[in-house]
Order: sequence, then C-alpha cells, then structure tokens
Amino acid sequence: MTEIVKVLGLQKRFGKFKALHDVSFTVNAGEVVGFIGPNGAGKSTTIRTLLGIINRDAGDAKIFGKDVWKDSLEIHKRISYVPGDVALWGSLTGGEIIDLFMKLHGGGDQQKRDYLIQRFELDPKKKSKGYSKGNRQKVGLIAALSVDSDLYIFDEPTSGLDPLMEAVFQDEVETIKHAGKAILLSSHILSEVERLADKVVIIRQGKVVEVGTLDELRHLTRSTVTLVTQSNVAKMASVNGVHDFKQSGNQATFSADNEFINDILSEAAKLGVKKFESVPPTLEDLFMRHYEV
Ligand SMILES: Nc1ncnc2c1ncn2[C@@H]1O[C@H](COP(=O)(O)OP(=O)(O)OP(=O)(O)O)[C@@H](O)[C@H]1O
Repeated sequence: MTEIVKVLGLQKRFGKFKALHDVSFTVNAGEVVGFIGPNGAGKSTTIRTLLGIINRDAGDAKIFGKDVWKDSLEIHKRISYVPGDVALWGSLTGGEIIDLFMKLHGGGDQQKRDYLIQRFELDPKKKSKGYSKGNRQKVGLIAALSVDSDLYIFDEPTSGLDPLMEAVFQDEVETIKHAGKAILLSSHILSEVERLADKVVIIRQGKVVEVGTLDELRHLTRSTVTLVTQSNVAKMASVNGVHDFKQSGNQATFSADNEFINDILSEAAKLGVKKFESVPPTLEDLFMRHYEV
C-alpha cells in the first residue's frame, strides 16, 4: 500500500488558542478517507496545513513522502484541492476559469473537462459573477477532476449542490479511487462519507478521537435488533449484551453489544425465532456517540 498522506501528532496554535492538539492519520493510494467532526473541530486547519498555507507548531506532515511546508510547491503539482466555498474571478466565464485552473496545474484532459461539464450540467459560457453557490462549486470540482492528480483534497465539496449533483460527485470520486488515487474528503454530509469512505477519521476539539474502517467503527457501537419469538420474548431482557429492551406482545426491540451477539442469538433460538433483524449503526450514530452531551 502506498502511503500518500502521513500526518503524525500535528499541533497548531493561533495565539493562545490551540486549534490542533494531536492529529494523526494516513491516506493511502486508492483509498477515500472521510474526515469528519463538528464545526470548529480543526478539519480546515488540518487541510490548510497539508496544503502548506499555514505552518504547524509541532508534529509531522508529509505528502508523497515530502514535507508539506518545505516542499509545498513540488507537492502542489500532484494534488487537486476543492474548498467548500470556491472563489472565482467574476468577469471570467466558468469555462475560462476551468481552463485557467487546468493550465495552472500544467494541462489536464480536455475530453474529461467537456464530459464533466455535461455531467454536472454547468453552463460554461456564463460569467461566473452570475453563478449560484452550487455552480461555483461545480467549477471547482470540474477543474479539480479534469487534471490528473495523485491526491484529491475535498473540504466540504458538495456544499450548495443539489442531491442529483452530489450523486454525480460521488460517482466521480469512485472513478478516481478505482484509478488508484488517494482522496481526503471532509464533509458534513455523513451519508456521502458513508458511501465513499474506506476509512473514517473523527476529529473533536483538535484531537483525532477515532480512526478506522466503517466496519471497525461499527463494531464499537451497538446494533439495533428487532426480535419476534414463539415463546415469551421477555426472557431476552436479562441476556448479557441486551440493552434498552422494549417489548410489545412477542416482539422485542433492543440494542445489542456486538461481542455478545452469539449469546443473544442462542438465547433467542431457545424461544423459537420468527424474526431476527439486526441493523448496524449508521455513521451518524457513530458520530453522535462522540458528540452527545
Ligand atoms: N486563522 C485563525 N486564527 C484564529 N483562530 C483560528 C484560525 N483558523 C481557525 N481558527 C480556529 O481554530 C478552530 C478550528 O477551526 P477549523 O476551521 O479548522 O474547524 P473546522 O473543523 O474546519 O470547522 P467547520 O466545520 O466549521 O469548517 C476554530 O475554533 C477556529 O475558530
């Protein structure tokens, strides 16, 4: 596995305020890493550090094995970045801006550009000052996806896009992922992260609190079980690993610890199972686990 981004113990202070306490994660080639956390958690500060816009106070941050601060010019030749609020030159058309971005990056694929303009349904002839927020995002996304980068950094890339266009973005991310590119995706749209991310990094108050695949993270949280049995289901309430037990007739719903699922199943079997449905936690459930007060 080729390590594209490696961040270790990143720290950043703005005056007296410490925005990053301890941020560590990696992004490998062919991998989408979802970077999630509430407002002010430090996502953009981490990304701006990776882009060499601000320098860290401590820790290590490398892209392609090079230092993000010292070697930023070299690194930039091989990365695409789309912020959550793409700023454009108002007097240029969307098409001209896409071409300019592509030239600045050293070329790009004209066919891909035209294809993406069509897929994102952008009118490239309109002056960008007339574009809505969503259309400005499309310009940034089309430019970023039309050039051949090894790392794509997206910071809230779909803010302002409608669900259809969000789906187009997600398809395109899957395409570049399968082409072996590395993708760091910061997003508040957890369903988007859930669909795309191989690995999730959860940040809170400048510290990474969880890193892992969705399956690994799911394992930490209880599943929701609906059970219908032939005999009285009430006995299930006292089985190890069963929580929040609710009964209605012979149907029970409860949350179940994953490590006890075997015991739960065998106890349920003794009562004659008519229905057993287990729903794993969504990314939103996992996320809320860290933020519920
Ligand atoms: N230049 C700066 N000067 C002072 N404080 C800053 C600066 N940039 C960021 N911060 C602070 O650092 C913290 C982290 O901000 P950051 O923008 O990284 O959060 P975020 O996770 O991207 O949040 P959001 O989801 O709202 O974009 C915030 O408390 C923010 O106010």
